[in-house]
Amino acid sequence: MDVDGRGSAGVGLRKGAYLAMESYDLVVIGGGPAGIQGATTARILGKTVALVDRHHELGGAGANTGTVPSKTLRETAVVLSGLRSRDLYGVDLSLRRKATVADFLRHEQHVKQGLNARFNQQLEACSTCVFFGEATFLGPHTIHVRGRSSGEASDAHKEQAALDEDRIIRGEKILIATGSSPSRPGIFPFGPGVFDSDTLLNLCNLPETMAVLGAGTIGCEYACTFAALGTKVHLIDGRDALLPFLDREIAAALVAEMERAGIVFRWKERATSCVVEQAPCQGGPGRVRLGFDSGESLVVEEVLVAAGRVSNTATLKLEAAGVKVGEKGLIPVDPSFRTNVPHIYAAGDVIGFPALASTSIEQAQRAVQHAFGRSPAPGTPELLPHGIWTIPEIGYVGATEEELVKKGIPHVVGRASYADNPRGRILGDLAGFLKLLFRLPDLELLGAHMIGEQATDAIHIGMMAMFAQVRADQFDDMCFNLPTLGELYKYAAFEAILAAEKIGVDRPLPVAAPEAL
Ligand SMILES: Cc1cc2nc3c(=O)[nH]c(=O)nc-3n(C[C@H](O)[C@H](O)[C@H](O)COP(=O)(O)OP(=O)(O)OC[C@H]3O[C@@H](n4cnc5c(N)ncnc54)[C@H](O)[C@@H]3O)c2cc1C
Ligand SMILES: NC(=O)c1ccc[n+]([C@@H]2O[C@H](COP(=O)([O-])OP(=O)(O)OC[C@H]3O[C@@H](n4cnc5c(N)ncnc54)[C@H](O)[C@@H]3O)[C@@H](O)[C@H]2O)c1
Repeated sequence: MDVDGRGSAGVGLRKGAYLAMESYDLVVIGGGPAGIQGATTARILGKTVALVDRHHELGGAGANTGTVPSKTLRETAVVLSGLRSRDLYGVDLSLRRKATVADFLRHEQHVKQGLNARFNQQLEACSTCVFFGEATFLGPHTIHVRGRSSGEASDAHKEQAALDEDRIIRGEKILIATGSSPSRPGIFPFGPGVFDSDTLLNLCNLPETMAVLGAGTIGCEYACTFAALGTKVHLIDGRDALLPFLDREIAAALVAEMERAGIVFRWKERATSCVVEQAPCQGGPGRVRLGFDSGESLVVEEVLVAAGRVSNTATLKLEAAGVKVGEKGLIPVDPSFRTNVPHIYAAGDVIGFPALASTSIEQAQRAVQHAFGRSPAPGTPELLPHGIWTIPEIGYVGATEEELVKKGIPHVVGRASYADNPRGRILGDLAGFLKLLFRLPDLELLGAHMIGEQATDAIHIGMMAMFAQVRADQFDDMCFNLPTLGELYKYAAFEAILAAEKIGVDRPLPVAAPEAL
């Protein structure tokens, strides 16, 4: 269908203009990072696109409840607590004034509003029709959008709801990008005092004590954020190791820093009961009692449950389209992100691991390119950087030392600490370090792991070096800006070269440097 065929009566979010327009080259279900990218990619390819989301704020978990809010709250906590300045001037500026929940949430709300507006503009600028409502399949090409005017609209949304009518739309191709939601184990009475990562933003006060159930990425990041604000945090997990996918040396350093921040770990504990004895903000702080399988109990003001996520597929009626669903509601896809129904694609959290905003965007772009006959490289790149916004933050790419040992790959390790690096000292981070793993005997970089300020950014040097199959001696031969954290790569590489020499492996012959322009 010709985009221009819609006329110039209005494009983008002015929904009334599109009632007659019911068939599209692509229908995208879900307006999170994957859906927005998928819609934009299709429009760049000149296709007509409708995007459906059940929330009026576009951006999904990426912008509204997950990636950006959690990182904004972390940044706010670091600033409000004075943590970043603690080692800078020899003066502890921490918690000079007790932060209120309004202080804590203000920046997050601004950032979110800015992003929501940007997404609307982005889709409007590329003439994507956006429909707000719950999408369900009626058949392999047809989708019912249940507008909010179907009876659920709150007063606040009445005007908008009048525009959100029920409609049926047809997609020649369809991209499912409905994301994931927090898993809600039945024992938890979610509401005031008991939150998940979606409802946490409804906090009415900053608790003195908090239990975080689940020491996965979400649990660890929020435990650090609240600990920075002065909350006494208990981090509880049924397992006995923190973030088992991390290089163990980095994980141990993180545990030490989290304990230093006052976080109490409770390993191998599973909650068996949770009772709200006093809801917070009803005449005082909350009082929630947790019972564990060990027989112990714990009373805290508030509980955050971060016990994993489930795919948003339960209400899609995928059976009407013939799309198969796997474990935990995940949609299986091929390397081009096609489901078992060839014209229906799926990308982002709804297909599972790695379930990151960054990878969701890449997947959706590849899926849509494939759908319209472009031939992108299939699959997600194997070399994925990971960032974890604990305090301190962690960045890593490639193999851990444990993986190399397990696979029997001979290697040497080089480390460089922030304390020995001028930029590290300027930042006041004396505990951070970079750990590089080089294969023997050729000294090619196989893994980079970093903990400390700005580690999630600085790890991209390691990623590009791994992509270009860079060796330790090449890091050593290059000139790095000073003072920077990038320089850590040079010193870690140098340490690895020395370690290799000690066991009789010579420094490789230099590679000719590229000529300067
Ligand atoms: C607390 C937290 C912190 C995170 N931090 C990071 C991070 O630092 N870095 C990172 O890369 N990733 C992070 N993530 C993960 C990241 O948020 C997700 O991987 C990403 O948002 C997935 O994008 P998506 O488009 O697949 O799905 P989502 O962002 O979940 O968007 C799905 C959209 O689909 C809509 N939808 C669902 N079902 C329907 C339906 N039936 N009809 C209509 N609309 C529907 C939803 O309303 C939603 O807008 C974090 C997640 C959380 C929860
Ligand atoms: N920086 C990032 O990239 C980032 C940050 C936050 C979230 N995310 C996304 O969110 C996902 C992580 O979500 P998550 O942390 O909720 O899940 P998770 O599965 O990573 O961790 C859940 C933890 O809860 C524990 N657990 C579950 N049930 C329990 C119980 N009854 N008692 C005790 N412990 C229990 C598990 O052992 C596990 O350690 C990631 O996969 C990623 O997609 C990414």
